[in-house]
Amino acid sequence: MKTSATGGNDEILTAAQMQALEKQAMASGMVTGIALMERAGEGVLQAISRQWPDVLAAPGRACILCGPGNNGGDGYVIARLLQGQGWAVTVVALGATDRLPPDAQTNHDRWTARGEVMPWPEAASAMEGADLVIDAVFGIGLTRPLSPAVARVMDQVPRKARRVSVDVPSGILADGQTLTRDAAFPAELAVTFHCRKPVHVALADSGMAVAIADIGL
Ligand SMILES: NC(=O)C1=CN([C@@H]2O[C@H](COP(=O)(O)OP(=O)(O)OC[C@H]3O[C@@H](n4cnc5c(N)ncnc54)[C@H](O)[C@@H]3O)[C@@H](O)[C@H]2O)[C@H](O)CC1
Ligand SMILES: [K+]
Repeated sequence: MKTSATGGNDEILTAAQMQALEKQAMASGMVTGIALMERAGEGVLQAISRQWPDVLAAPGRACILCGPGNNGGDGYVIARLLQGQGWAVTVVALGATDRLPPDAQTNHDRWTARGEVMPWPEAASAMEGADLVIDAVFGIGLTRPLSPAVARVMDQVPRKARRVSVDVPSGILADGQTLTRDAAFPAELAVTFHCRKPVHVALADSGMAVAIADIGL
């Protein structure tokens, strides 16, 4: 699985097109959602290593912010993978964690067999001292502006940590061409899947690093 600045894939798909592509791949039996999610989690870590070769070279402390959908599911995969590499991992969940989408629930449950999940109000303290903060709150399923409770945490992300967004920086619409960056996760790197969405072109133009992880679609 390759990750690179363009991932060798210069296509640009909207969120709806991406969701249709994923649905078609799963319906055809070519791949399962849980396999896609695992590849997504692996792809994020590979992209981090490409962007900052030293960051994952030795274990550190990571805080993973997990949302209520499959973007959060990717976050639970990343938590498990990082812990498996010796990292001290803290996971913070936004919303209930007993009615996630199936693939996210599976990965949540796999994580809770080996680690804690903190409630959202503890996000700021959970991020203190982290070397790496992963934003797995919202991806292409964001449909409305962040609530104040979520936006507040975006402002509290420690700027000395490496800051990585899964798929799309939470708070920014995947199809947005204009960046309303007021309340969004302060990502240094966004790792998207299969190909860029319209927002990634604007993010790259604004100076953010954007990587594409191939998830075999
Ligand atoms: N489909 C797959 O198998 C894969 C998906 N990938 C990852 O999944 C996300 C897309 O997941 P989805 O569940 O569709 O959406 P999100 O997780 O982005 O969030 C949706 C969730 O959040 C609610 N919501 C939307 N806006 C808000 C808001 N402002 N405040 C509160 N809640 C909000 C919405 O109702 C949903 O419940 C994609 O980005 C990938 O990261 C895998 O990577 C590949 C396989
Ligand atoms: K995200």
